[in-house]
Amino acid sequence: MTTPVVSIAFHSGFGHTAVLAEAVRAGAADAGAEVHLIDVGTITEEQWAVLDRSDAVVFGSPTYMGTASAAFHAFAEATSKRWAGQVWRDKLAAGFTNSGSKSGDKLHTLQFFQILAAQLGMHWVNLGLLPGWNSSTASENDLNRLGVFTGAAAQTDVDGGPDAVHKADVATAEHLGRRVARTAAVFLRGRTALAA
Ligand SMILES: Cc1cc2nc3c(=O)[nH]c(=O)nc-3n(C[C@H](O)[C@H](O)[C@H](O)COP(=O)(O)O)c2cc1C
Repeated sequence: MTTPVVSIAFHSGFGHTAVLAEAVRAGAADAGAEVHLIDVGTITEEQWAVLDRSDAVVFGSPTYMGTASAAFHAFAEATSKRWAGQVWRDKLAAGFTNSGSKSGDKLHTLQFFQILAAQLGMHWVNLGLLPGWNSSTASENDLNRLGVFTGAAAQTDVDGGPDAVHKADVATAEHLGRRVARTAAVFLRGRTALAA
């Protein structure tokens, strides 16, 4: 069976979102994918080539001023070179973000990722988890504790370091990585069958 290639294209200004990127990596690797972590702030031509040969690209950024960081936006603009020829068409895409406030308008960051994926002709993979922490018997340690469907959403107190990223958010990001890798494997098998 062909191994799906999953890349995580992320930016993290102060290390918090990097913890989630590592969790997505761990989840995708656990599901059998070849995984590449790519910091878009220092992306090289070799890493662009890795993205070009990936079956799935997971976008990740902190939420800054209600959207992705400037470094991530620079990366998004640079993908326009792939947009013109629809080079990434039919790859899978997914996303994660982290903010200081419980909401912090981070849904907008995930929706920006969705639109980026759509412009590039990619297929969006959502989180695939029911909301947690939304009843009297629920816990803040539930998976998807912030109740977002679009992607993996995390919240880290602004006075905490990267080790303060919530364990439930880390587990939710791992789930997203596993889900993307498994979905990529299904797409790969389908492509192989169609080509036969
Ligand atoms: C320039 C800037 C803008 C920010 N804007 C928001 C925001 O709109 N909403 C929010 O909840 N947190 C906001 N934050 C807090 C960050 O999202 C939060 O500290 C996050 O953990 C940073 O992740 P990082 O360490 O990966 O950069 C902002 C932080 C900075 C530095």
